[in-house]
Amino acid sequence: MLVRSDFNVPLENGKITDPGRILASVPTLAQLADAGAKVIITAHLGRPKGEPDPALSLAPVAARLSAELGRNVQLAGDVVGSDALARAEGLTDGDVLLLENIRFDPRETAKDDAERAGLAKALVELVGDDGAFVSDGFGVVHRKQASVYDVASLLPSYAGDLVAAEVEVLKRITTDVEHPYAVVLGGSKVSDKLAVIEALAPKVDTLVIGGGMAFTFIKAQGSPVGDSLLQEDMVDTCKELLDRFGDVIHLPHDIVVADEFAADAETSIAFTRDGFTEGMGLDIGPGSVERFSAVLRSAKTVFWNGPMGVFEFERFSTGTRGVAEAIAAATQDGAFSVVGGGDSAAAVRSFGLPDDAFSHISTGGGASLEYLEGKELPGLTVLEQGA
Ligand SMILES: Nc1ncnc2c1ncn2[C@@H]1O[C@H](COP(=O)(O)OP(=O)(O)O)[C@@H](O)[C@H]1O
Ligand SMILES: O=C(OP(=O)(O)O)[C@H](O)COP(=O)(O)O
Repeated sequence: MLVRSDFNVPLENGKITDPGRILASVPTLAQLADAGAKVIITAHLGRPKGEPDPALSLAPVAARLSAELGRNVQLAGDVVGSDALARAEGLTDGDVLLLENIRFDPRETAKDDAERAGLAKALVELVGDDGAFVSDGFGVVHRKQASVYDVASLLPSYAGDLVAAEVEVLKRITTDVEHPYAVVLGGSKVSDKLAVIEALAPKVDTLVIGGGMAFTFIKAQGSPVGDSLLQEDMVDTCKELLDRFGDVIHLPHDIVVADEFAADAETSIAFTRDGFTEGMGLDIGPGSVERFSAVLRSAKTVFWNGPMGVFEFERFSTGTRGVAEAIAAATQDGAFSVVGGGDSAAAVRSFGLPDDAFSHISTGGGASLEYLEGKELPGLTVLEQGA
């Protein structure tokens, strides 16, 4: 049995800081292993752009997974090389083998169909022609990649419990949504998230924008943003979005500006209307936390993706914490709330908020956004076709 999981977890010096995605993957994996399947797992660590970091081995994940499953999870030293092959051949019923970081193989993310198909074929050889594919890495179902998409056309393919549960929740917030409906977007993957604004703005009552992505909007309003995260080629798109949806879009009106990207940076508060020419914005300001919290507390449906600042540094975590607490308060008052994304989930857990403070914590940020956008998710479509 070939299983695609998403173990793209935050790591600090090789230590897992938030095992959320590992824990979410355990039920499907345990079920398969307990049923006596030989389980071969593919997964990645690291972002899609840039060279994969050779240090990003799945070793810490294999260790944590062994502990959670209560059975030895072997880690192959390669993806589909001689070690993976030898280990796959040696599997007996109920054994679990994790292949090394699938993104070490450049064919995983290749644009060229034939290249991806080559890797998919090699994966199928590991499980055998009579194997099956269980897609359970919800966080990657929006990626048209060899281990997510191409393998599904070569084997009988099924959605795992995690993927099925995530889709169920997303269905609920795309049909018969209770208003006021607030969407909160932040984080750093600016280009991933601009399209969703276009799709969601007409459907929501409030669209709160913070985090790194806010600066492209602030620049579009004409204010300088110093060395903040900025996607220059999207400034015109942001201008257009503000013209069309300015009535629902809420941008931070103040910003915490740091003199460097560091935990102990010197900080000051800048008003968005004035902007700033030096330093970088690493969190939303205190006034914005208050305004955003007020609007979120009265929402009946909330979808949140992406932290409001560099929450990994305590000094820049106030905005994200404030938004998390406001959404938790709304949930307590009966709102249906969904928090999406590896980093956003890690953030709420780092604040000590229990998982049940929200209606659902999704393991996929980009994937859930694209679902809400109404986009076709290749990793889901291929299951519907191939199952
Ligand atoms: N103002 C900012 N400048 C730079 N990075 C930021 C800023 N605000 C948030 N971030 C970073 O964004 C990252 C998360 O972004 P993203 O991956 O888009 O979110 P998610 O994983 O929740 O979908 C975090 O590592 C956080 O430090
Ligand atoms: O971390 C992930 O997505 P997310 O940050 O959108 O939740 C997934 O593992 C997908 O990773 P990718 O964006 O490197 O393809």
